[in-house]
Amino acid sequence: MAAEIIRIESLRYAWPGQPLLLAIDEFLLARGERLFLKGPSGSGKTTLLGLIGGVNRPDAGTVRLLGEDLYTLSSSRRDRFRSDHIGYIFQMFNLLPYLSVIDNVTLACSFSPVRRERALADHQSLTAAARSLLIGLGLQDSYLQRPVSELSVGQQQRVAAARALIGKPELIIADEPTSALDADTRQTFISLLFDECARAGTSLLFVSHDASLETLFDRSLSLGQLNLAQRQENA
Ligand SMILES: Nc1ncnc2c1ncn2[C@@H]1O[C@H](COP(=O)(O)OP(=O)(O)OP(=O)(O)O)[C@@H](O)[C@H]1O
Repeated sequence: MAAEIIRIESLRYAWPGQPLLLAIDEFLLARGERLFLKGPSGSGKTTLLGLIGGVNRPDAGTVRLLGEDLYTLSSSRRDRFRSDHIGYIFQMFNLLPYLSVIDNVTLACSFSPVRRERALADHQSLTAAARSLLIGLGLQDSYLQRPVSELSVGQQQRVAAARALIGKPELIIADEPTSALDADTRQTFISLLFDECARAGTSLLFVSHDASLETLFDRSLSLGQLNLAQRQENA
């Protein structure tokens, strides 16, 4: 098994008809590492996350997740691999508003038998696994059967985190997950997220503009430092 969760080598990527956006010679994310990735708007952070998740195809070079080059897999195996090994937390949560809190969380296991089995190895049911995460993330029992549309923004973000964490994926990718939260809720959310990642041995790739969070992480990286295309542009 690969020593690192993500290994990028000699990556080159441009959107069709546009100049070179990303040129990354090497990037590694270790198991269990919590990395803060920053960069100005339009610098290519979300594009890079798409390359890591096998949504965008590199023009050159390789992106390996757990040692696997996603673009050597068929598109259905690639989708499965992504669901098995990555949990996503988005800026706008992407929850299903009419489903209950618990159902939003357990839904992640419908797309991944691997995560379903892992959740059931530790708990008697998927509902119990979801409940344990939600309580760990600070959501009270009385909210768990309600439709998520009845929750506050901060509460919805905890549901999104529980959905990403259920079944212990090796990697959580979080794209601006705290931008809708106020400063206090943000710090609490991050510290609860860290606790749950540590418990599951999950690595965290956290993209944000919010420099106040940077020092909380094991490592902080600016995409400009990493990206040769941007360095050449700025030279
Ligand atoms: N689907 C797409 N098709 C074509 N160009 C795109 C597409 N998505 C992004 N781009 C372009 O790629 C560049 C980088 O965009 P990207 O969303 O990766 O930046 P970002 O750093 O995540 O920005 P932000 O912080 O504002 O979310 C931008 O110039 C954008 O216009």
